[in-house]
Amino acid sequence: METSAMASLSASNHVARVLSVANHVADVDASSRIANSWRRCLVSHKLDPARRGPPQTLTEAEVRHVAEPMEETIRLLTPELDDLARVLRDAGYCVNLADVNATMLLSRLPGEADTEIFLRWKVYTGSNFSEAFEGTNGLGTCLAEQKPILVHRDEHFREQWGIFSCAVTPLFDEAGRIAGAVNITSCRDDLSRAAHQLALAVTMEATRRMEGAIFRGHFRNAWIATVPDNGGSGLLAYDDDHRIVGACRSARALLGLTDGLIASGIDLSRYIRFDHRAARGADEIVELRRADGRPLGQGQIAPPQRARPLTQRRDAPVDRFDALHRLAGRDPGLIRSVKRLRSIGDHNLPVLLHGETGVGKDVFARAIHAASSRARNHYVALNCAAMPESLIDAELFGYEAGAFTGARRDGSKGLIVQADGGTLFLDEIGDMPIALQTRLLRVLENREVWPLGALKPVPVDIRLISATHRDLGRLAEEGGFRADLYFRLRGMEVHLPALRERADRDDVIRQIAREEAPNCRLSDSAWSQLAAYPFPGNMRQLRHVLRLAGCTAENGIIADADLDLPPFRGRRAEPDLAAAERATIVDALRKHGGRVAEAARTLKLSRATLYRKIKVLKVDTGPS
Ligand SMILES: Nc1ncnc2c1ncn2[C@@H]1O[C@H](COP(=O)(O)OP(=O)(O)OP(=O)(O)O)[C@@H](O)[C@H]1O
Repeated sequence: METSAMASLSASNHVARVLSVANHVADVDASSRIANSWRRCLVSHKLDPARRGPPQTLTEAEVRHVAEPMEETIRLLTPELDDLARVLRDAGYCVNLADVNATMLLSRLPGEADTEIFLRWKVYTGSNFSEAFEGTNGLGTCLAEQKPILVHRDEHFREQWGIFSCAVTPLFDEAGRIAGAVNITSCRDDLSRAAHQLALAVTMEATRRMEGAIFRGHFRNAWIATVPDNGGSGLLAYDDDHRIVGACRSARALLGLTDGLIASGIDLSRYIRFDHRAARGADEIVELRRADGRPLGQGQIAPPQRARPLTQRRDAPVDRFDALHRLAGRDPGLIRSVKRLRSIGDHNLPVLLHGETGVGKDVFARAIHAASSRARNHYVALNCAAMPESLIDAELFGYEAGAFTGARRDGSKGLIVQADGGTLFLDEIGDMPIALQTRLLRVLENREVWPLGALKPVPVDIRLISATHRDLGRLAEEGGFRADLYFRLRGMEVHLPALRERADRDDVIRQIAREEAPNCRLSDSAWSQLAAYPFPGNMRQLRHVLRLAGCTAENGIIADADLDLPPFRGRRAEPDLAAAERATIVDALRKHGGRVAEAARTLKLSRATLYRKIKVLKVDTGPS
């Protein structure tokens, strides 16, 4: 038989086998994971095993853009990746690091003899091997299942990838979140499955060391305890006050730690105990015990990589930017914004936050304050939409004793002076009356404030962070906002995406579920409902929905019926947004028998904000 005819016969055999296994007709020679993946490719991704063609490949500039959020991770793990490539080079392996979407970000090709074939098939930096495009393959399937996997030759879904064998391990970041995968691929046809299995074990070990490097790099200013765990080890980071500030994936699983517990600064002794005096030197070995005294084995304690002891306040995070990084999660746009904020450093640049209601503008502003050298001074917030014009004036600029009828006898300093040395946060700045905009502009330009009735100005040094849900640029163009103030406010503009727009929205849902309903798990269909709902009220609404679900769930399982998701049509349509917000408020008022103060507490709004929203949205507060 001609070679090409033999090739096409073997191709059609492969396709027939994939189809029969995927369609449950036969189950020969395919591990259940491979068979399940073939089914996913056929049923969910609607792929054709016979289709040929190269993978989708990004340009160099696109790779740089995609790799940007992982820059620090890549820097920390490159030495280990290079070592792995050296060890596997003679066996003809190409070694790659990919991001969570299965795009190769870093490739180490083997010797010349094998390299040509990788180049021909575009198995290199920039190529995407997600299961949804390329079918069952090491990278895509490992990331789909978040488990190490070996995909040997004809176990690939698409016949054309049958010349390769890949072994891939997921890579988890310092918070136990999936960050990408480490892939090794060989095109040698004399490579046995057993030899390949061995190479997978080597890769898993190297990936564990990479995760260790990422963890140690991230928590370089904390103490790090290595805790024995089923032949492996888990890592825990804690501060000088013995409060846990981080835990890797296996330490979380071993000790039952969650993001919420870690964020609350829980004490190390609630999980492990050891003699802290014996652990003051570098990499000391200590005997570890659980909180109830049961032995845990030997652990190792590494001190912080800093020149002198921490002199931080009890409530200060190890890295000043930790809170901002946590808020940014894995959303590339937010990660870029936090990076820019880091590069601005302590320059007193005003920041304008833009985003829908409930996306976390206030929380983000507080985190910017905490990350600045002003953190020890006041953070003062004012919601401009929640106050009548006359009160904003007095609240912001202050007044002298007896400046007007009804003024306090000893006058008022005003919020701007209170924020001296710290940060002033002006929420809903778009609602600030024009006359006050002029006064605010003068404060920013002259760095002094004239309280009402004062004879001389008071010098002030504030950092201004303002926030709005409106398009302030357009408002300024249309004359509804002073253009000069607008440009003054937006030293740097940060867009906080709506929850439905966040690239890491599933992570956010999981994290908030852990915090709001810590003893519950979501049923599959409840999860699907949450994942599909557009959340017009964003983080705030998600928190309330999950808090309520945590209370009504039976047997620790949140079912569909526990999710209070009012119908919401349209994505950004303002009237629908208002309708959904209105529904949330009506609901909260109903639950609290119309008591505004209690409803405001549940909705995490100030009473004034809730009153304003009730007025604007025309909510009926009368007896129902
Ligand atoms: N990244 C986040 N992860 C988890 N929860 C968050 C996050 N950001 C905000 N939240 C929660 O969402 C709620 C609303 O946050 P915040 O008040 O800062 O929103 P906002 O944008 O200022 O809202 P509004 O515009 O209505 O004043 C708070 O309960 C906050 O804890």
